[in-house]
Amino acid sequence: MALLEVRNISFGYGGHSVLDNVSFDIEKGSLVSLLGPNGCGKTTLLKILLGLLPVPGGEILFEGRPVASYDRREMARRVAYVPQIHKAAFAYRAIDVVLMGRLPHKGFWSAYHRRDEHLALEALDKLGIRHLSQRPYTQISGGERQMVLIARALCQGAHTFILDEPANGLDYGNQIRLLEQLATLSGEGYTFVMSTHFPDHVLWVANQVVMLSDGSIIAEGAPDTAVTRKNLCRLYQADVEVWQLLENFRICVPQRLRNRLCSCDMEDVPRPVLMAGRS
Ligand SMILES: Nc1ncnc2c1ncn2[C@@H]1O[C@H](COP(=O)(O)OP(=O)(O)OP(=O)(O)O)[C@@H](O)[C@H]1O
Repeated sequence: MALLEVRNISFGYGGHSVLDNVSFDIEKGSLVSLLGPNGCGKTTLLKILLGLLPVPGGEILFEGRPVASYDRREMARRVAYVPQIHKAAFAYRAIDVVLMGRLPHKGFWSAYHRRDEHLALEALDKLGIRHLSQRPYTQISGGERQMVLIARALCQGAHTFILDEPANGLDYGNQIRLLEQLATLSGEGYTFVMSTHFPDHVLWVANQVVMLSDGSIIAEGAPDTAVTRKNLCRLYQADVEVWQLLENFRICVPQRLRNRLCSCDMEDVPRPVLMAGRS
């Protein structure tokens, strides 16, 4: 049995159809990326996975049970959600925001314990942001807030994470650290479903990709076979080759940019291996 089973989901806002008969499975320990252009329905699909939007037809099963049958607290102990945009009304310290991840484990009046604080600090350490712990959440940058929210998701103790464009707003180093952390945790059995605008990130760390265009899945499965020049062109109307640099390391190369550079002296640049027959 798959951890998450998405069966024939269609959804629209008012009369505007967004998702059309979407189906796929997610196994425990997978790192799944949703890839698709702006407005194709990634956030909508993530909210549906969480049971936040009711679907008229189809079914979402989490651990074999309909998502709609879980109450909020029960779901929050299993699944952590990091939304795309998060505004804070109060100047909580970053550590307090991370500690909020422990709320699904607490009774209404119970206070945080030392163990909760230990878990919060551990989450900040994992992401290399302990130095932010005492800073007011309203006074840190957007990327720093994003990291704090991911730390809160870790602190929540859930084993499944739904992340809406987690790398957005992160500097290059933090993007790499975040991807490393997600890959490590997925190797330990944690499951991640995240939307992204970076096909390279999918090639580097994901083991499953769902490519969405106009509300339908145009390709799904291992990034190795799904993230191809043809499919990237269908998604983005851009000509992007997929180059294999090392045994298992691929990158996207936008052709128009490459052509501009190739008119310069590029003799010293080693020629990578093109993905035979698939790029
Ligand atoms: N609350 C809403 N009411 C009406 N339409 C909405 C609502 N939320 C999203 N939409 C529309 O649904 C479509 C899908 O939006 P969604 O946010 O799921 O796309 P996305 O793939 O996450 O986009 P992006 O990559 O830009 O974040 C868009 O056309 C959007 O305008």
